[in-house]
Amino acid sequence: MALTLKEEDAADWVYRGEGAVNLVLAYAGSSPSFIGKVIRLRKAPNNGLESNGVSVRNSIALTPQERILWKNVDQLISSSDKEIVGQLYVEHVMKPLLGSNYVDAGMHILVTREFLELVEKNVTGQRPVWRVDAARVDTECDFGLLMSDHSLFAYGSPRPSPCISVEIKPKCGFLPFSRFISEGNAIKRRTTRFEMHQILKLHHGEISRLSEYNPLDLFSGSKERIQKAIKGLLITPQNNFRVFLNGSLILGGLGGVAKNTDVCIAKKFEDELKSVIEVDDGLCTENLLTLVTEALQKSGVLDKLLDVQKLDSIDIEGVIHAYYNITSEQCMVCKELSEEQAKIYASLHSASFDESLRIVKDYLIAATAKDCSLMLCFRPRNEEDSGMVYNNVYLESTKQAFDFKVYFIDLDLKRLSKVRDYYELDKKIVSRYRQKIKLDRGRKEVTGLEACNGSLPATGIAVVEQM
Ligand SMILES: O=P(O)(O)O[C@@H]1[C@@H](OP(=O)(O)O)[C@H](OP(=O)(O)O)[C@H](O)[C@H](OP(=O)(O)O)[C@H]1OP(=O)(O)O
Ligand SMILES: Nc1ncnc2c1ncn2[C@@H]1O[C@H](COP(=O)(O)OP(=O)(O)OP(=O)(O)O)[C@@H](O)[C@H]1O
Ligand SMILES: [Zn+2]
Repeated sequence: MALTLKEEDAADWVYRGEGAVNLVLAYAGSSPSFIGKVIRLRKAPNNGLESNGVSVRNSIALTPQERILWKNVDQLISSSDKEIVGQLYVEHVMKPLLGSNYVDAGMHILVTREFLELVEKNVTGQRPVWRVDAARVDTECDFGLLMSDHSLFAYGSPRPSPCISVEIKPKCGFLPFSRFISEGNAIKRRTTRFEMHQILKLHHGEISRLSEYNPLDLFSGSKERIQKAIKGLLITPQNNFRVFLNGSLILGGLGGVAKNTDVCIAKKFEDELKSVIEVDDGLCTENLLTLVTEALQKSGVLDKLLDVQKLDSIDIEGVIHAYYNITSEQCMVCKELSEEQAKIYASLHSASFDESLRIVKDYLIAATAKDCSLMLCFRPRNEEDSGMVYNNVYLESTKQAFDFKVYFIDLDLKRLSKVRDYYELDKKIVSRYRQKIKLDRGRKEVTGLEACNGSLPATGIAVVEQM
C-alpha cells in the first residue's frame, strides 16, 4: 500500500459525519489521490467494551465461530489480514446481493497514530456531544477505509457540477411473518419495528418526538406512498435523512439525530435548494421530493434492498435457537419455557449444524441491509454530459433534466456475538410498545378522548405543505 496518511495530512480532512462505529472525514485538500474521497475511521467505545462485553481490540478479526459461520465465503476466511475482513464482506457478500453498480467497498489506506490523534482533536467540536462521550477515534487502528464521496458527482467529469445529495437510512421495510413469533408478540406482525422502536427511543430521551416516517411507505413501490415517506423524513429526519448541497449538510443532523423540521428550518432549506433547482419560490422542496421518488423508482434499489432484508425470514425469535445450536450452548430461551411452549422451537433445535449456520448467516446479512443507508446524488444535466453513463430524471415543472447516481453506504458486517443483544432489544421494544398501547387504552377509557402518542402529525405535515 503506497499511501500513508501522516500528521501533516490531518488538516486536509474535515468532519463529514459518524455513526455508532465509524467516523467519516471528507477530503478538503488538493492532492489528486484524495479529491472526491472520504475516509472512514473506526471508533473505540470509551468504556473499552462492546455492548456485549467483548473487548474492542479483539473484535476486528473474525472469531473462530465466525470463521465457521462464513466458511462458504472463501475470500473472507482465507484472508490472513484481519483488518481487511470488513471490506471483503462488502465486496463478496453484500455487493453480489445488492448489485455492483450500487456498492463501493472502498480500499484500505494506512494512517499513523499521529494522524488519528490530530484529526480527532480537530473534529471534536463538530461531533455531537453524546457521540464524543460514547466513543473516540480508535488510535490503535492503523488503517482507514478510503471511499468515493457519494455526496458529490465524480471528479474527472467535464465540469464541476453543483449537486444535491440525499441520504436515507430506510431501516426494515417489511412486517415479519415468521411462525416463530410468539402469541404475546403478535403485534410485530402488524406494526413496524421502526414505529415500535420509536416509543422506546422516546422513552429513553433519544428522540424528542415520534417520527412521521413509515418504512412500509418507502418500500411500497407506489409513487404516492414513497412521496409520503419522504415527506415524513423531511419533517422528522432524526438519523434517517440528510441532504447535502455540494457536500455540505443543509438538512438533518451531522453524526446523529437531527432537530425536527420547523418552519424556520424548512424556509432555509428551500432557499438553499434554489441554487440547483430552478423554480419559483416555495417549490424547490416539492421538486426535490419528486426527484428522489423518481430516482428511487427508476433505480429499483429499494426492491433489491428489501429482498436482502427478507433473508431474515424466521425473525430473531426463531434465529436465537439456531444461534444456540451453533455456539453449542444451552438455549437460554427454551430454558425459561415449559415443555409444551418449547415444542414450537423443537424443529429449529433439531436442524442440522449447516442449516443452523445458514439461518444465522442469512439473519446477519439481513441485519446489515436493515441498517445501511442510501445516498442519492443529483446534478442538473447539460449538453456536455449527453454522452455520460448516468441515469437521469426529468423535472416536468422546471423543464430540467438531472443525472443521478445511487450508492449504498454502511454495509458493515454484523457480529455473531450481537445475536443475543438483538433478541434482548426485540423483547424490550415490543414490551415498551405493548405497555404504551395499554396506557393509551387506559387514558382513552378515562377521558373518552384519543390518547396522545407524542407525535404531531397535523402540525408536521403543515410545515412541509408550507415549503
Ligand atoms: O438495532 P437498531 O435498529 O437500533 O440499529 C442500530 C442503529 O440504531 P438506529 O435504530 O438506526 O438509530 C445504530 O445507529 P445510531 O448509532 O443510533 O445512529 C447503529 O447503526 C447500530 O449499528 P452498529 O452498532 O453500527 O453495528 C444499529 O444496530 P444493528 O441492529 O444494526 O446492529
Ligand atoms: N462514501 C461516503 N460518501 C459520503 N458520505 C459518507 C460516505 N460514507 C459515510 N458517509 C457519511 O458519514 C456518515 C457516517 O457513516 P457510516 O454510516 O458509515 O457510519 P457508521 O458508524 O458505520 O454508522 P452506523 O451507526 O449506522 O453503523 C453517514 O451517515 C454519511 O453521512
Ligand atoms: Zn431454544
